[in-house]
Amino acid sequence: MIKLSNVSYQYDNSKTETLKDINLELERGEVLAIVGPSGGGKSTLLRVIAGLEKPKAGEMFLGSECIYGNGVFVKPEDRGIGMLFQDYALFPHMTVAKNIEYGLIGMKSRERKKRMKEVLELVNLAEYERRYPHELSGGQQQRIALARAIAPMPKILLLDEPFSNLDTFLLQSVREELFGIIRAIGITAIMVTHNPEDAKTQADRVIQIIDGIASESRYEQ
Ligand SMILES: Nc1ncnc2c1ncn2[C@@H]1O[C@H](COP(=O)(O)OP(=O)(O)OP(=O)(O)O)[C@@H](O)[C@H]1O
Repeated sequence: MIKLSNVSYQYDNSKTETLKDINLELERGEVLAIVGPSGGGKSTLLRVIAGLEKPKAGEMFLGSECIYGNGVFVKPEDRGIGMLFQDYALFPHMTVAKNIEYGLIGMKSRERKKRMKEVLELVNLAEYERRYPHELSGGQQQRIALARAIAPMPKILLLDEPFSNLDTFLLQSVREELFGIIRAIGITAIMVTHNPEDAKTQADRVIQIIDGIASESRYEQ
């Protein structure tokens, strides 16, 4: 579903490469967790896959389409990638329905509403479409953000530990819920998580990134 070959990345103001020769391959429906110490390059890798940063070298394929390499660079909005990042919060002035429909601008109004209702069912919040984000719990907001990310039917979903604003108790249940929904819809997903133990139990595969180098995780309890 997604393949990265020898992808390297360097920030303009950095003296060294932040990502070094990353090779990664995921099957359709596979869930990958990325763990590793702070500053290792986890978020940067997601940003590179999303197209928010341009690699220095390498090739990237999404399905059979080349999204980077050999002179090709597909723009983020044309990649068919869903994102659930810490800084991609819900729009506070829009209802749940409007937040979800925001990403479905290309659709006809009736189809858009249908899809909005469909994804709300998926995250078990069907009766919340008229609420505003501040009228929801932290966990419910995350489920709505997930609904918004999957509404346009992306080929792959990227999650950058989108739980930083949740307390520890909520964190565990929301994480489990999100993994549950991802499994139920069978979407291919890559998730950065700070909990290696959780990654091990929920994901099909875990890799770690340390100093920009990716390897299969050897984390043991
Ligand atoms: N915009 C930027 N410009 C320059 N350097 C950056 C930029 N963003 C991140 N970095 C640097 O790149 C390295 C990797 O950062 P990244 O955010 O990818 O790490 P991370 O593994 O996701 O860390 P954390 O677990 O703390 O979120 C760090 O040394 C960081 O300081």
